[in-house]
Amino acid sequence: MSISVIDIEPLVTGRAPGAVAAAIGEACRTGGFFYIAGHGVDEDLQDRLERLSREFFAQDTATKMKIRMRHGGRAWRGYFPVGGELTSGQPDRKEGLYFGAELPSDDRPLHGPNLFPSPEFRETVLAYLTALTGVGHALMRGIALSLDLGHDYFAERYTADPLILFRIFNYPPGGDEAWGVGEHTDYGLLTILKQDDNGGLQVKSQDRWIAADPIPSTFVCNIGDMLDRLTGGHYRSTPHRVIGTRDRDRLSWPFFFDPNFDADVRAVGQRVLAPHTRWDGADVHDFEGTYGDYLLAKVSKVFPQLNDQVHDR
Ligand SMILES: O=C(O)CCC(=O)C(=O)O
Ligand SMILES: [Fe+2]
Repeated sequence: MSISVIDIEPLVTGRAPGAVAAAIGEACRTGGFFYIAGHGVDEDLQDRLERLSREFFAQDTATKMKIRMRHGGRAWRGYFPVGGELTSGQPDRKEGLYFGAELPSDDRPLHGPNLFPSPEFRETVLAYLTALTGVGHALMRGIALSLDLGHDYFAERYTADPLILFRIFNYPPGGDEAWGVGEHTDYGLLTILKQDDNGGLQVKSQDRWIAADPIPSTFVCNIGDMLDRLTGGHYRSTPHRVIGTRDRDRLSWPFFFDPNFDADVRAVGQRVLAPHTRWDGADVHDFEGTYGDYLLAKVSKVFPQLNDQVHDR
């Protein structure tokens, strides 16, 4: 499998998006991963984000811990140090910053104000979230068209108020033990990933691992569990992992475009494919509840120490 590069400009502008939608549909049916070009996200904004991120991680741990996730409480925001996050029960060799849509304090878990290291950081992250939210909506229009649905099918039902999560990860050099993130799928609809020039992301296709190396001016886009569920398994959430670097930091900026928190995500009426054995043995179709329920169950596995804060109320 090779991972295609799709120019999504016609989807962003809304002019003649049919051919792009078909290309996205093909990529979703075959691999579940593709690169997007023509997304219109400002390069200067991206450079600023990269510079600020590197400056943040270069600080000593005590300084970074000033905005640690404990201070973000149930909003699930802030800094976590290396080893603070688990994938498939194993600690990842990475540190990171968690953000989401900037909201006033809110009773719902995963909603609320962000913890920003500086005003410039705040302005840059919020501009990036706005830009990427627009890209997410454009991609969902393309995905709707690729399924012979109206372009606003998802916007009307599931993404009027999408749950936006954004992370900045730093994978410090690991010497011989260059481990990054274990095999997993993402939870929501779409992940739009910016990565630095290190490489290390790998996608599983027919039991083989394929490198999704960075291509300048593009993002990597992949399908999450909710799109798998919506399409009855026709667009499958594809397992991926990250191999860490040996001798320098690797930074990545995954942006997660997910359904409304209270959405009851249902298959769009296509035949549901026979369940397949997933990396975690789960079945995304065998679940009752809102997207928020699904996500909170996952989150408590990734950050067991946040369990109390998420569930004790
Ligand atoms: O760091 C990366 O390149 C990907 C991270 C990832 O897969 C995730 O956060 O879900
Ligand atoms: Fe992922």
